[in-house]
Amino acid sequence: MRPVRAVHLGLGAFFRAHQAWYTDRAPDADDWGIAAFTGRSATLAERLRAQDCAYTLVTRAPDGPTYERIGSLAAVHAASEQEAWLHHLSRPEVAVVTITVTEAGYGTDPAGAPARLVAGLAARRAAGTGALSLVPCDNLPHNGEVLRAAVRELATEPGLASWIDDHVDFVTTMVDRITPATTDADRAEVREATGFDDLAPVVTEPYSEWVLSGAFPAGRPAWDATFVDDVAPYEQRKLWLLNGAHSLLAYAGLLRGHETVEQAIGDPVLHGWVEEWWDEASRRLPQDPAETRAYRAALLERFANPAIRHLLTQIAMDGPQKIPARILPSLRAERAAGRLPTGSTRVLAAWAPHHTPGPAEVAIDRALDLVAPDLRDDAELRDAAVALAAGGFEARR
Ligand SMILES: NC(=O)c1ccc[n+]([C@@H]2O[C@H](COP(=O)([O-])OP(=O)(O)OC[C@H]3O[C@@H](n4cnc5c(N)ncnc54)[C@H](O)[C@@H]3O)[C@@H](O)[C@H]2O)c1
Ligand SMILES: O=P(O)(O)OC[C@@H](O)[C@@H](O)[C@H](O)[C@H](O)CO
Repeated sequence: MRPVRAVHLGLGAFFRAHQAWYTDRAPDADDWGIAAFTGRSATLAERLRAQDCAYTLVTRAPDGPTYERIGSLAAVHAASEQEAWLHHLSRPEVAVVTITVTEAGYGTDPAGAPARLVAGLAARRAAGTGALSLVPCDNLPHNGEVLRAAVRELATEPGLASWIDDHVDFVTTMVDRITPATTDADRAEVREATGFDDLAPVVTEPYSEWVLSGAFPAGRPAWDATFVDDVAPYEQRKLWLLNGAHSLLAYAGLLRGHETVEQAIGDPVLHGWVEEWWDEASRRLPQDPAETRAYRAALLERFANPAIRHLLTQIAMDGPQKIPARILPSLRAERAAGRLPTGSTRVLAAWAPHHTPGPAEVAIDRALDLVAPDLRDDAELRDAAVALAAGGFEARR
């Protein structure tokens, strides 16, 4: 087993397709084992432990899959294994903690990631151990700063907040690799193709991107990623164009009777709405327009990958956490410029009845109260959203 020098919180599908894969293919991979903790349920830890932490990554290109055995996990633990958590975070060899706990996992409740990190950091300080980098890898804008604020708020033990200021490096990241939840059919395919009866394979697409901004005072694996001073331009492009379109396809696609991203983007009406949303969001992107056009074309190919079965119901979860990052910056900017933006209003109108079934007026008012109370008195916007919600998503024939 490789020595544990990294810890992960939120052992799920995406971590295994992304950060664990980057670590496994780094030139110094043999020096960097990961101790991974689940966020809640123990199932994945039990399954991986039964197979010495190794698992299969299936990369599905439109012309066929490849199978890789990933060996970067050195230990796996359930969320409940608090002693192991405190032990790993206290060790001087441990230099980085990556985190994937969904957008909803950054709250300051006792079960959230920040509370667990604070407990670990207090143990690290008590052990006299030094610097550490925390690397949030969830689809949240300014994820490093969001994590820093939550951790500092919870660090009430005397002296801990200033120790954190001196020793903890909060890294901001943009992460990208479409990774649906693993199914029984995926497990059967891996067994058939590799002869390994893998209890925990994971399926992903060929495309992968990781952009990070951090100091890494205690070191890090030699990840083949992009290191920059400012992640914001990458983050905006990805959250607005990829994730924003995903949300539109999820909510409007479900209303139109589709099940997967591939089916939804194949619906010409939905494709048109995605382009309309992209035209609107692209106006505020800092990239060169030709670069944005190429990014959009690549996204269309990724969404249409027939080998990736990405369920719209999975993307539709946690709307109140996702809509503000993906859609509202564009909606607010357009309203401030005096325009009524159909692209972003349509996403709001598609999400509202998903969250609050019933009359369109009630759904839209509730949606605005929840994610954009500042726009609640914008009658023109409200009326437009109500009209779209009431009549704009007729079912497929
Ligand atoms: N799957 C993708 O395509 C993808 C791509 C880019 C980024 N991401 C990011 O990764 C996140 C996880 O995706 P996944 O595919 O691994 O999902 P997953 O369901 O396989 O794993 C989620 C992990 O987060 C934990 N978790 C969930 N809610 C939590 C909470 N409130 N507190 C603590 N832990 C919690 C779960 O226990 C689990 O370990 C996404 O929400 C997103 O922010 C995913
Ligand atoms: O993972 P979530 O739940 O934040 O969002 C669902 C998808 O939009 C997302 O997972 C994308 O597939 C991913 O962000 C691609 O990199």
